[in-house]
Amino acid sequence: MRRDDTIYALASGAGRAGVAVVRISGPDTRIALSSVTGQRPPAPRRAALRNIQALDGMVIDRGLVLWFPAPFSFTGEDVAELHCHGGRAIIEAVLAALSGIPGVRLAEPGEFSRRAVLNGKFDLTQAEAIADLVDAETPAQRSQALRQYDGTLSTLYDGWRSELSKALAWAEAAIDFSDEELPEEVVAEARRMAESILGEITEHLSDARGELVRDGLFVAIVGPPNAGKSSLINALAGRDVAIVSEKAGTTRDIIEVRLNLGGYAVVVADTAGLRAAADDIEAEGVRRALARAETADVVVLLRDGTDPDNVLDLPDNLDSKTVVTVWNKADREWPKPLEGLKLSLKSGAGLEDVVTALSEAVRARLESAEEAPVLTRARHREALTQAAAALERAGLAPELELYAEDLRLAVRAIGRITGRVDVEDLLDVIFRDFCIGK
Ligand SMILES: Nc1nc2c(ncn2[C@@H]2O[C@H](COP(=O)(O)OP(=O)(O)OP(=O)(O)O)[C@@H](O)[C@H]2O)c(=O)[nH]1
Ligand SMILES: [K+]
Ligand SMILES: [Mg+2]
Repeated sequence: MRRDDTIYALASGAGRAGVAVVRISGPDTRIALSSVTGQRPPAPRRAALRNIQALDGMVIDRGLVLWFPAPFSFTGEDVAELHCHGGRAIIEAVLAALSGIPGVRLAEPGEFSRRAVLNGKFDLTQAEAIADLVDAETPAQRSQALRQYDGTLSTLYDGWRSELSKALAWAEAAIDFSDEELPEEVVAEARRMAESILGEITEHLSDARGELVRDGLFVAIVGPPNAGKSSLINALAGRDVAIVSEKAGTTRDIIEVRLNLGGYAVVVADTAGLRAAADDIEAEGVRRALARAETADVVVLLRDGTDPDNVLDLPDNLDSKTVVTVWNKADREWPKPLEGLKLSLKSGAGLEDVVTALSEAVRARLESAEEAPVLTRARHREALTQAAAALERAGLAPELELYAEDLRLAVRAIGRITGRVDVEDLLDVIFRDFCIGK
């Protein structure tokens, strides 16, 4: 991948649309723009209506053209945008025209954002936020990604990094100069600072809400056989994802559906009914059901109101998570009055209340994720875990040289998150998940 090439790509979605945006970036953008319009570029950052033409002069379309001379552009390079009509033949002809210009080639996935990072337009956490913004399926994901794009994580991580760099500088000064020249308090202050940042990082690491918002929270539906668990997942999904039958023990495998629940992304799982299994396959299903209940963030305990004494063998750790108990089959006669949410999946009565209760449970799990900057990705978690380990070692290191070395490792680990170090190595990993045109 050469950095001095001029690149182009369709920046809008593939397929028929009212408008398609083709983005061009790099040193030959001005030439490319003139070639496909037959005119000089318009005034910077002003839309101008132009013919868009093939290299032989044949008019392809008429559309808006924008010219962003470096450095005031998305990538920091010369950039142009062609807004043409979003027809397949038009897009193909425009892309073909651009590919015919020497030094101009189709962009690799994520290459525009990659150049923006290399040109200091934003850091890696912000580049990741662009990918998250494009992928956001729920309002919570969108607003979390937008906060990250605004630099909340950059500020937090860069802050820690610069404080630790300061502590490191003091420790190094104390090593270089003999004790008479540098007061004892300087080292003590450096140690205090590192310790307090270790505390902040540990707290940040213990909060998984950001990752839950981004990746989705796990909801498990568990209960006795025939309680209506598969009927419930079908009702929540609005389609037949699981087999429903009057035969107890129908569901064996875990069946998952991704849903937007009250604005949050969740993965709902239907599971096998909990009972002493009739055969090996059902026993495996029950084992999987219990394992899922154990790892889920929210558990829906679906029970049969016509058979309320059907006792469940539930995992022990359920009291540590949010459990929503729902009594199903309210359309039939129940042997005794029951406390809790009542539902009839046959008539649909009570379903809305169940959805509300579930949304509330999910929101409660993620509450206040809005305010504090939260950890959003495994990549950040890994680097911060390394930083925390290094700081812990530093705290125990009696010798100043060892102490400084661990601080240096912590600084580097945090720097990798925003891209202050080892940038080139990291870029491949991060931008390979991007699509072309971003
Ligand atoms: N009367 C009545 N029947 C229901 C209701 N909900 C589900 N059923 C019936 O109960 C039976 C079992 O429903 P399923 O959804 O398969 O139950 P399940 O909990 O997934 O069962 P297993 O997978 O075998 O554990 C089916 O015959 C459903 O039609 C309800 O609200 N009222
Ligand atoms: K069943
Ligand atoms: Mg089932």
